[in-house]
Amino acid sequence: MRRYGKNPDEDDIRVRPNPKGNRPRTSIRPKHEDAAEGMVLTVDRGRLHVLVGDRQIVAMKARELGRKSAVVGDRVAVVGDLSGDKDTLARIVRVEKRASVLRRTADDDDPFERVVVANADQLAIVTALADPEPRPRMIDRCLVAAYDAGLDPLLVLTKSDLASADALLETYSTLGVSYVVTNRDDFLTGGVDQIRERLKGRTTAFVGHSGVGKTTLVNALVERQRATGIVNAVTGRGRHTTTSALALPLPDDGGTSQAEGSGGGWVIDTPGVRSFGLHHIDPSRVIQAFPDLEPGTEGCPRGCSHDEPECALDAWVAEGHAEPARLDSLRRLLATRERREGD
Ligand SMILES: Nc1nc2c(ncn2[C@@H]2O[C@H](COP(=O)(O)OP(=O)(O)OP(=O)(O)O)[C@@H](O)[C@H]2O)c(=O)[nH]1
Ligand SMILES: [Zn+2]
Repeated sequence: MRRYGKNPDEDDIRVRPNPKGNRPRTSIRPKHEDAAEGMVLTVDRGRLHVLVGDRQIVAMKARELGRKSAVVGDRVAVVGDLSGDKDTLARIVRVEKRASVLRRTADDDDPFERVVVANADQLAIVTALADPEPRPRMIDRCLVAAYDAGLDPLLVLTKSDLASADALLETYSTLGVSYVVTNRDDFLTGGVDQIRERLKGRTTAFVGHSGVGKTTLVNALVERQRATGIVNAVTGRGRHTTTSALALPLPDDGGTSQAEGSGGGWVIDTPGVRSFGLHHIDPSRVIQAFPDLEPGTEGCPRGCSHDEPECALDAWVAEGHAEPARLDSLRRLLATRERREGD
């Protein structure tokens, strides 16, 4: 980092001899009108793998981006060698505005948050019904992270051949969370269609603890892509051992041209993201996922935790505007911001 000087951002303005005047070079730099648009598929040892059209290229961040990062799911503008040939390196000169960011902190006490995935619109929370036992608090924490980021949560309950989903589904029925239940036979018969239906045309980030069957599921979903070689440059040689997320295109209805724009949707696998630190969570954003309760917070004191005697939500529910169970669920979710042993 030293070679960038004390403040890496200062490096953006480089003054160079210029025959037409003496203005800083940055102001006359072409605006990269010829740049190609792409999407970041994964990051591998500091190199970004970007899908441009149906070609996967390797790129690095241009200096002019300064500290701004590009993460998986980002739409970026790239210049330079876009051939995708071995040992070529393009440059990312722009990161487009993100529709969403999924962040995580390593821990609640850790003030450093990292953007894990950009532009996802759904969060698949993969939980086994047994082996390993489901952990509702972990699910709750993932739900809070999804609501905070503005993503629709999707509960994916695996291994229903080992245990019933009824109890968990009962717990989450109040929240109205979408869900799918899968079992071993789904994979044997290739029948992952019910989940495919939920993923169609969407960008879904998958999270889950080790052993819940996330890899089995993701592999079944993107099987055809591996066969056609789209993502092989990164994944095919078993090289993808980093903790970076990995975006995989889903086939569209015709089963062809799965890469370009991926009308079929995207699966974003997030190895190493098992749960979320909720350090950065803003309760008011979580409450937006409860449109029946949100108007009731108008009478709350400023900065209300919504779990204190002055909270206006108790009266709101007592007046019959919303179900008591909904308020209980909201409070349960907000309470998960306090990390406990075993989270
Ligand atoms: N009984 C049963 N076992 C399953 C099912 N899905 C996956 N498994 C098994 O569960 C184990 C863990 O599956 P993985 O797909 O590796 O789980 P993972 O969540 O990716 O775990 P890591 O690879 O450790 O991150 C494997 O032995 C799978 O064969 C299922 O629906 N039913
Ligand atoms: Zn309140």
